Amino acid sequence: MHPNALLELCAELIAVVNKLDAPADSTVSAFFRQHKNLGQRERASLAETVYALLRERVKFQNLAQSGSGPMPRRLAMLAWRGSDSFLRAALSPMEQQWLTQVQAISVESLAPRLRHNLPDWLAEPLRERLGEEEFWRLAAALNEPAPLDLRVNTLKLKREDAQAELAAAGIDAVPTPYSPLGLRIDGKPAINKLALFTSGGVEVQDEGSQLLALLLAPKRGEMVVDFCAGAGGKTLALGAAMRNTGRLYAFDVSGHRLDALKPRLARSGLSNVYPAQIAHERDDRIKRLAGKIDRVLVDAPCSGLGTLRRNPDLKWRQSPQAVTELQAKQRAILASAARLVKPGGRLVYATCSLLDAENEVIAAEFAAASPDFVPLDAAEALSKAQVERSGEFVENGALRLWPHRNATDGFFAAAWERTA
Ligand SMILES: C[S@@+](CC[C@H](N)C(=O)[O-])C[C@H]1O[C@@H](n2cnc3c(N)ncnc32)[C@H](O)[C@@H]1O
Repeated sequence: MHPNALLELCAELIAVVNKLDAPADSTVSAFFRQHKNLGQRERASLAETVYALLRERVKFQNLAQSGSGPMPRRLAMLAWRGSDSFLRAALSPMEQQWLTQVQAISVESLAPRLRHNLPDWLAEPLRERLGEEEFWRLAAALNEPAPLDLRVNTLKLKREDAQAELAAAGIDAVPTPYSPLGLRIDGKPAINKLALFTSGGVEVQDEGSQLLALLLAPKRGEMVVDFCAGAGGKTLALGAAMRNTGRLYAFDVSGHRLDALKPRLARSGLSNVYPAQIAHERDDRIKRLAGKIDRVLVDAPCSGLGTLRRNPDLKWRQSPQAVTELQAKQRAILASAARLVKPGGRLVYATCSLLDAENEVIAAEFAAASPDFVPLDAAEALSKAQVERSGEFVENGALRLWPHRNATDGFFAAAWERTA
């Protein structure tokens, strides 16, 4: 495609994504479905440019003020992540000159907001929690793309065998530092065509998510509930940990998300999973299972701010009001899910949020209202599950993973045992 035609398409896509009224990944996919003629490289240039813009949106929008012509085109020029010579071939002499001038501006000279690219309502609590120096390390890590983590399905093969199969396909993978089930790949090779993937030998799953399933640590033959199973990333890890025995209920209010679990279940070889759509957290199905379940995972709906490396649009699409609404849901879901746990059973509350408000605050409220649940030390529980170096991410007994500290998405998890 002619460079200017591609730049114009990029501007068109930016104009839609930048309205922030839908998740960026679905807007980008829909755009590609409408433009079937785009090649692989062209798609990659457009997608990476859009994500670069979303990561540093404050900076780019500020720098773009000085130019002329339509704003989406200026943003496309500034955030462009395809080849530089290709971009230059699309520009008028005036645009060339403007871009050179703007690119010469030193980032250090810019105001803090233009360097961290976080909304104030989010930057403030993070800065307060981490301190100035660490806050900047987090901000930098959030603006880096995430690596590709895989979880090996140990029902099918060992981690070292999966690593060898990847190597044979020319893909370098290294064991993840904490999860005994994980492999990490730099870049984004297409793994979904490999027999290793299509036969259910590996699933794409951030190391942090793997650790949540390891913290629940379900055993052979147990009754287990994944209360907010969604498309089942953690369900699959739990089912494999149970060695395909016992009964694992995968509940969610979204039938659409549970549908996405089905092909993954088919690949995984699991037959101990029972997906069920529930109307809400007090559904009759939940009432019938009260006090009968060995282990319950609440992977609660949350702001998702721990996944900003993958979903940078969330920092612009979330708001303090949304977080307050999510807290109400988190409280209600945790309280209902806790009723399922039998005496001696384990409950895990988890989110992929960075905010105390959705994490420690919810866990502390639950603990205060639930004297029959005693906190479990996550470091101890994880070391029993063969997780190494958990001291690097357990704070006050709870799991707290950060992109800049642990190279995972941001996660929180607290665990309790029911005494009576
Ligand atoms: C963080 S996502 C789950 C991700 C999933 N566990 C995974 O590993 O792929 C939270 C899920 O909670 C579901 N949810 C929202 N409200 C719920 C409720 N009241 N009861 C059960 N699930 C709910 C959402 O539909 C969403 O799929």
